[in-house]
Amino acid sequence: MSTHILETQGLTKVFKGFTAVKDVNLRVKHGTIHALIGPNGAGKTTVFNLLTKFLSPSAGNIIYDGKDITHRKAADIADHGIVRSFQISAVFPHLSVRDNVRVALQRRLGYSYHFWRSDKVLDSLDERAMELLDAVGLADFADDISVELAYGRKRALEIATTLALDPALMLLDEPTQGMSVEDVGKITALIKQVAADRTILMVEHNLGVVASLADTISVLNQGEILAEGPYEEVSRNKAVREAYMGTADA
Ligand SMILES: Nc1ncnc2c1ncn2[C@@H]1O[C@H](COP(=O)(O)OP(=O)(O)OP(=O)(O)O)[C@@H](O)[C@H]1O
Repeated sequence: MSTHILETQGLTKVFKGFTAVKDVNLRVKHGTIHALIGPNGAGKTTVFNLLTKFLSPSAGNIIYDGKDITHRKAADIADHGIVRSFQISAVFPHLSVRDNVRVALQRRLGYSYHFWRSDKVLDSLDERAMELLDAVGLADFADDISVELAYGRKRALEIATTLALDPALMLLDEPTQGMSVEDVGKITALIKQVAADRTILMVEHNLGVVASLADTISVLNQGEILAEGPYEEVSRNKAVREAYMGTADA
């Protein structure tokens, strides 16, 4: 097994002459929490879209677990253990909390298109669904309709449906965005907990969250990696402070 679960080599994306991601060499170590930060428009979402195949790179390679996956299709990527939360695992708003997790579990088992088929099959997944809901603090809300959950709980449910796919590499897209201070604390603790046996790559604007969670931080600015390392190191970096125009002082 290589030290890095994910590596990009010279990853580049050009949109009609505009280079949004330029020669990015990202190295994400197995079993770590790695954060991708940077000012608005730095290229973070584009990097995520390249990693999950929503976009094709203009140049460069993506290596996952030692294999070149640059030309794999989006659906393939999830089967190989890379799951992006809040997208592939989107929650069905009118299903109950428990049913959402059951559908995700079935997807993992490969018969997602037959989920209406038999109550017995559904029941067999119940135990695992409840374990996952318990893990994200939603056991008491299992029978609630998902759309009616409070915002922080919806995001916890999204994490549960992502975990149901048992990803080796979990990509989290701004997991605390729009949350109350209390929910930010809860989601931070939850991410720490689920990171125990997997690797997490996250885009996150909240530097407090990044500081408390990330083992390694890559700072993107104008499509390029400006600095990389642990929070203490990166937050002292002059170029990083300048790129954030003071917000890195926070
Ligand atoms: N499909 C596209 N066509 C043209 N330009 C694009 C496209 N997608 C992104 N861009 C440009 O690429 C740059 C990087 O955008 P991206 O969304 O990756 O940044 P970001 O770091 O995720 O920003 P934010 O923090 O605001 O979400 C921006 O200047 C954006 O306008």
